[in-house]
Amino acid sequence: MVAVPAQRVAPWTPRRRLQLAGVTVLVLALLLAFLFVRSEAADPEIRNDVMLGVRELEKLDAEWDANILRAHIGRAPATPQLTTGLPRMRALLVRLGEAVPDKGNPALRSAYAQLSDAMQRKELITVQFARHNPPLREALTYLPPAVADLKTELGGIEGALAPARLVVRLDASLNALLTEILRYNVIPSAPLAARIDEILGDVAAQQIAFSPAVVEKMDAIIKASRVILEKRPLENRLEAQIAATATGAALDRLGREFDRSFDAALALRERYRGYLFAYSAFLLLLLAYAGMRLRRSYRIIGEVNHRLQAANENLEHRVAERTAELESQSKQLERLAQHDSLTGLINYRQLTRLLERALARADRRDTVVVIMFIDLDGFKAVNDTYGHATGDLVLQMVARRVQDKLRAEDALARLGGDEFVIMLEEVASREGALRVAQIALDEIKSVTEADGNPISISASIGISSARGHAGAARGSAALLAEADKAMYEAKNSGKGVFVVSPDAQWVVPGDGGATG
Ligand SMILES: Nc1nc2c(ncn2[C@@H]2O[C@H](COP(=O)(O)OP(=O)(O)OP(=O)(O)O)[C@@H](O)[C@H]2O)c(=O)[nH]1
Repeated sequence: MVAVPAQRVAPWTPRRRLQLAGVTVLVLALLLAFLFVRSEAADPEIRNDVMLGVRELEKLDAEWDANILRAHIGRAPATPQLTTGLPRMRALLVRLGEAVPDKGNPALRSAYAQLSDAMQRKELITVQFARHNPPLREALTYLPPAVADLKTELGGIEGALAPARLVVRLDASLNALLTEILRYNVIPSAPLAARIDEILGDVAAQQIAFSPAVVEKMDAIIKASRVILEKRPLENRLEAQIAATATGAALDRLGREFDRSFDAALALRERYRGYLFAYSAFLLLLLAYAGMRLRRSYRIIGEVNHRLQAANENLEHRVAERTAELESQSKQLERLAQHDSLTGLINYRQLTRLLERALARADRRDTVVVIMFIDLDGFKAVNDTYGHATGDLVLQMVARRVQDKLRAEDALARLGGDEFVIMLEEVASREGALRVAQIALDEIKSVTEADGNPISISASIGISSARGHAGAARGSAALLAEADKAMYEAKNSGKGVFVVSPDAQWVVPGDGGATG
């Protein structure tokens, strides 16, 4: 089996996270905008406008019907009014058509198409009706008085001149004509038309017996009757066709469909409002969650910062402690390097350093530096008799007692064993230096007891000194060596004394210059 290498999934880098967050926010915002637009209220003005249009169209249509009815019954001003409302009705129809949505709602579109079609048909038929109605109205209004007029004439001279049989017959024909025309005007029918036609033929056949004036009236009556015969059924048919257009019903249907359409839009808007509300609540929750996450992140960052700060402070504290410790150790090392651990006095190294500086000062100021080399006498016996510890104690007592007698600017060093060195600066005179040597001898001798043991020690001191530039030129080592040599002389001369080196240099009183 061949092992398929695991596909590496790209890690969620901060950049990718940012991109994803950006896309998410964009999608959320677009969805919010979509729901907001869909939940926008349909403009109530449009609905009002449309419904007012429908109402006005209904009113104009009713007026139209009323005018047709007026024309039917022969009211004179009705005929021109049959078409005066048409431009306004056409304009209203166009406006309603604009309010019908292009997409969706087939029922509304079909209702509008039905109305538009009905209105067109009604308009066409009404135009025809308006053309045929006036001659019929004229004939109907003309005929009854014309017949009455002719009948009156027949009762006068015309009737007397014509044969009585024909006059009676014409009168009867005219009576029949009026009756049948009246019936025909109510319900026109083919048998009735044939009968009227027969009467008219009879009237025409009798014209020969009458004067031209009567004949003319008879012609006019025949003509008017024929107009009624022709136009009455035609007008009735046109009226039936107008009624069949059913514009009222179409308008009623369109009104209902518009209502239904607006109600549906309203319901849809309400539904989207619900979605918008729920979505807003979801966004709020999302926002609250993001806020919580952010707060948590800030808290964690704060805690980490706090810990880091504490760790830093701790580190700083430890560093400060360690530094102080190191400084103290360094000082201790420095002190150890410069001091004798048993007596706390400066050691040989530090002494030579101080001596170098003192010689440099003496060189500048032309003063005297004195070195006294001290070696204890009888110290070995202390060690041998009472032990090393007592010997140490004696060495410490010697150091303390001699040190106490010196000035602050003087120095006392222990070179090792039972050897000490005193360094005096700016010594005014040889006598002063010797006095110090004597004090040192006395102080050392004064150590007579240690650890409850009787002690008997003294010291041999060799003294050397250097003055000014010449002395400084000899150097510290030479000065120490001279003092050491003088100390040996003091030992050799019986101990417990001091010996001054022959090379020592002093200030001669009154001279301010050198000498030995
Ligand atoms: N207790 C103690 N003894 C020391 C120390 N350093 C050296 N010694 C001893 O000091 C003694 C010094 O010897 P010496 O100077 O010959 O003894 P001394 O009896 O003074 O003899 P002279 O100098 O000839 O008078 C030796 O016994 C050393 O062992 C120390 O630090 N402590």
